[in-house]
Amino acid sequence: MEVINVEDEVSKEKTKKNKKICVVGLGYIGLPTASMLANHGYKVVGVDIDENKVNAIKNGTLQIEEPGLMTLVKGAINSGNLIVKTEPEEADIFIICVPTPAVENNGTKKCDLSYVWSAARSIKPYLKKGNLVIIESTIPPNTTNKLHEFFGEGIYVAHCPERVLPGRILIELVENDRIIGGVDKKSAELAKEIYQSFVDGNIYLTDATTAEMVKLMENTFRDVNIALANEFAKVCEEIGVNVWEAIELANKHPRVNILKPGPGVGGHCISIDPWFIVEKSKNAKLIKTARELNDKMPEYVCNLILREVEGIENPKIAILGVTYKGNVDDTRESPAKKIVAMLISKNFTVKCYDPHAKVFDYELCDLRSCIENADCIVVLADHNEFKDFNEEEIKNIGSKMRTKKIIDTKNILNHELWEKCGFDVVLLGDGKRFRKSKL
Ligand SMILES: NC(=O)c1ccc[n+]([C@@H]2O[C@H](COP(=O)([O-])OP(=O)(O)OC[C@H]3O[C@@H](n4cnc5c(N)ncnc54)[C@H](O)[C@@H]3O)[C@@H](O)[C@H]2O)c1
Ligand SMILES: CC(=O)N[C@@H]1[C@@H](OP(=O)(O)OP(=O)(O)OC[C@H]2O[C@@H](n3ccc(=O)[nH]c3=O)[C@H](O)[C@@H]2O)O[C@H](CO)[C@@H](O)[C@@H]1O
Repeated sequence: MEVINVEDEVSKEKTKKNKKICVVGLGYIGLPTASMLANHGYKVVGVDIDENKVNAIKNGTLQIEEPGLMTLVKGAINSGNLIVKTEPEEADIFIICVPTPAVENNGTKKCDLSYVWSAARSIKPYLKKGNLVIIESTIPPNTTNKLHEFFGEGIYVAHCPERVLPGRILIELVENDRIIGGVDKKSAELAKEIYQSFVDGNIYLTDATTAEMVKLMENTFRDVNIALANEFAKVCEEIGVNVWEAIELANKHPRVNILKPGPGVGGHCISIDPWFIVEKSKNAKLIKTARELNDKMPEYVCNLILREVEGIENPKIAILGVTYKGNVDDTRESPAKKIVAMLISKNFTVKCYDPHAKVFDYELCDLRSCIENADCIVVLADHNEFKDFNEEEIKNIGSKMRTKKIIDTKNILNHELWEKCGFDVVLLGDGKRFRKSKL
């Protein structure tokens, strides 16, 4: 039987933890990752070019809302293991977590890799032979190999795509399985050592391009399936069926799991990552169609609003929820942006209220100013606060409106209660509304 020398193991663990890690980009992904590593004993230097962000982290006033993050960051800073600054410095391991948005590309979209390359250039002067660079940012296939060429011989490089779900980042950071793609076997193994320190899930090793593709396939799978749900919503409205009821019943089949329709797909991931496949392949036809279908949902919702306020002079629309989904503060690629822009272009008065969002392209106001004299409320994000409105609150909202109408694009409201309070409730995808014989 193999005898384990406990002292040896402890000292190996110590050597590992003596490694210094520089995390580049301290946003939704970089900050939790840097803090997690620091709380697990690594010396971590967190770097962000945004000085305001760095100062906010130092002062313990985070700009990101995520359950448990404040405690994790404070723990990391107070332990002395996490320092934050605006410039990289020498380290053993570098982790790149900068944005990868999509930009227009001859009628479609492609990945804007400028942040990744600028992060790569910023760390290059500090790289020494034997260092490991990990790319966590979501990137198109073959990007890691190009970065490896740029960093030069003797530098290990791996892609470790991040898979956490906003709203559950700290749980999933630990529990999710991870895929690590190395430019060679040693790179993947070195990266695995780092993630093993805090990941409870399995860690699977592969090559870098496969790892890049795996990440894009995961989000594309979801995008295509949401597109199907959105298409079902449109079809059901057309033929007089309530899509939500139909989906619930279809999902009673043991091998069917249809997702939910909605006002569109937003966020920094699902609404952009499938484009990184489209830019690389002429065969990505279904993927492109799904992306376009989801991108057109805001227009569909806008037309629904126009129909519901037809005949009302100078309609005022109250938007509830401008984030890309419920219970998060992120408004990147949010369907609400497009819907508000379209309504404004029709000369409608539009007011927006969101209990989570801090930053939005349009002015945010409190609930009262949002609904005052409004002709139609449109719910665009499934925040708990909206689900929880009680009878008294609904009556109060109704008493301040000009027309008591509400459009629920996420099917989160207690429709009977709103109707009891005098509201005309319109549900996205509910074709039964227009059918005389409802069961
Ligand atoms: N947000 C998510 O839920 C999520 C989940 C999985 C993967 N991802 C991927 O992770 C990456 C980062 O996403 P995010 O949501 O954390 O973005 P983010 O915008 O929240 O954070 C990125 C940070 O990088 C900083 N930055 C930009 N260029 C820099 C540079 N050259 N040097 C240092 N800092 C720089 C920005 O100031 C910003 O604070 C993206 O590729 C995204 O697709 C995101
Ligand atoms: C494969 C996967 O799970 N990936 C996750 C995803 O995180 P996300 O927060 O972007 O994902 P969602 O919660 O799906 O939201 C996206 C948009 O789709 C709308 N939506 C959702 C479900 C539905 O049935 N109908 C809808 O209309 C929703 O409102 C919102 O606008 O990408 C991250 C980064 O890569 C991953 O790390 C993370 O694992």
